[in-house]
Amino acid sequence: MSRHQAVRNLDYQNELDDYEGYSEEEDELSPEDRALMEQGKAAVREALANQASKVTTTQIEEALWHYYYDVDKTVAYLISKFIDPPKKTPKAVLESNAGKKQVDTAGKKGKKKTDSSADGVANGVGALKIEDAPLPKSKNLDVLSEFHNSKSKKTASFVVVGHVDAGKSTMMGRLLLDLGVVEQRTVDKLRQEADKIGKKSFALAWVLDQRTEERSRGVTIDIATNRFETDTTLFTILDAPGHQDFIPNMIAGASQADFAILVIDASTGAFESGLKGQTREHSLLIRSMGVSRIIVAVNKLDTVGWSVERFNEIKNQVSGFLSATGFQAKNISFVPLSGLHGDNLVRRSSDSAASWYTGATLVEELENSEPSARALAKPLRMTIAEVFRTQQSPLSIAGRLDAGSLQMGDAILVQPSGEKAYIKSLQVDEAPADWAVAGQNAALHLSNIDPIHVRVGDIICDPAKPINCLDTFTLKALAFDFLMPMQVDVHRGRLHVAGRIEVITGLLDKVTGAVTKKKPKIVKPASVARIVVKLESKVPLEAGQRVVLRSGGQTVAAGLLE
Ligand SMILES: Nc1nc2c(ncn2[C@@H]2O[C@H](COP(=O)(O)OP(=O)(O)OP(=O)(O)O)[C@@H](O)[C@H]2O)c(=O)[nH]1
Repeated sequence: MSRHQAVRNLDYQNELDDYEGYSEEEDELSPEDRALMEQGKAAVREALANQASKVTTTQIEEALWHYYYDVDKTVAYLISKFIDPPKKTPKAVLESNAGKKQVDTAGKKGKKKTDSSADGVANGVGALKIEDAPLPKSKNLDVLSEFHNSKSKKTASFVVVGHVDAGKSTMMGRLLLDLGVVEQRTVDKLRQEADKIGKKSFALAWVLDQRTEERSRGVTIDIATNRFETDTTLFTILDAPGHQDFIPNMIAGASQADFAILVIDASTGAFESGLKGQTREHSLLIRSMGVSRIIVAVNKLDTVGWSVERFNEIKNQVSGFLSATGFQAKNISFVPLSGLHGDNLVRRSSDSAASWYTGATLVEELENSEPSARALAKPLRMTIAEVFRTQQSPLSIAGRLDAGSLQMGDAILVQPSGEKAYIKSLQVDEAPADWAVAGQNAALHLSNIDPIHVRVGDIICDPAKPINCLDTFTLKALAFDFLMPMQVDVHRGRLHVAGRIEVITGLLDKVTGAVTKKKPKIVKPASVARIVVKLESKVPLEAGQRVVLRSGGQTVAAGLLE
């Protein structure tokens, strides 16, 4: 396993322990950074002339690190802090180290600053606390105004779901090919490779897989997704494997999606077995995760001679169960297509047998879909989807901002560890940026934090308005199966934690939410109940979040935290 892959998989502590690439030696600067540091130190000492003895080497190094070796900024900072400090000492500059944990400000992967604190105390100056440390490159932007004034395209994420082999990957591969994101020769090469192992028909599906592979080897900051843009919108495709074993991945994908494409295999017998399989569960799950807009791609119509009767039969049945699942008719669209041949995907089908369809193509339906409202003015919440290292930082994270905004230089809080960090730099949709807002996918390059405190599924928030960590919560849950006091796995996006339904406080009326029965012993499938769940550990959770409860590999309920 490459180092990069290993860091990307830092889901669990034991994996971190296994990660042999992470060692104290790595706290050392790279040779290039070391050279910059030495040059910077000499220049700073020269600039401070005979005042330099008032500042410790560690303080100079820390400041140089924070200002990216910018000597002028470093000198200005050192003068204001140590040589010509303000009369009133800011509360956080001096910190007695008597028994207190020192906060590392060197940005070198959280190396314990025993040397620097000793240094600081000897000089009567305590180590810098994060609140007071210089903000690297902070521009103090009014992010919401910047966002409203920006001419950037609308962004939207969608999850692709459906039964195994319904043709999800082939469809997305074809989409990327027809939109020019992937070149024809790449597909031709994949087709040759696929042919060698007798899987020629999977060439287009491999487009997605190959791209994911590439990402996991490189340093790209993606969240295991693919992107494409149309004239109006920048789209992110969230992959969702059809197989039952991967439902937790699907929950994670759906939790970041504005809308969903449900792929149905129209070929004889396949639609019917799909209905018995994952089609229903996926639809119920995505609706429970808050996705309200769904585009049904009735795929493989080439295999049934573009039969309009078959399309209508599927449309009627699927509309029925989607309505029963809670999707409003106005939010459901159907597109007859062939992912393999690219009919009605980006371009209209040229097959005369398909001429009965004059509606929108899949891409047109996507463009007509309005992304969910962004919680721009709410406190910052970003769920970490990936943890990795890049050239910019030994610790980078990626994910979608669920709420609020952030900018370069901000201090952030990671929950549940409660550790703070700085945003050294960031990228939005793979391009360097100064800020990011709710709904965007961002990669943040962090300093001042040890990777040990950061895991996939954790939440990034504003230290002034943190999300709390809970081990007990009340859920208004829709039961998919029988519920009673029992062990469950609680899934929220990429986070999952073991827990137990402790108490069922009442059955609720589905429409009004009024209690119809107090303390029932059991909840029947399709009923709504208020339940109290106790977790094995504290995790960041708050009212309004959606969670899914699973037991024995099956989804048993989903609901909203109260
Ligand atoms: N005839 C025909 N075959 C298709 C079409 N779309 C996909 N297929 C075939 O269906 C098979 C499965 O396609 P995939 O794209 O791998 O299906 P999937 O839904 O991504 O599968 P999982 O990821 O395993 O759930 C492949 O052999 C494809 O070539 C289509 O529109 N027409």
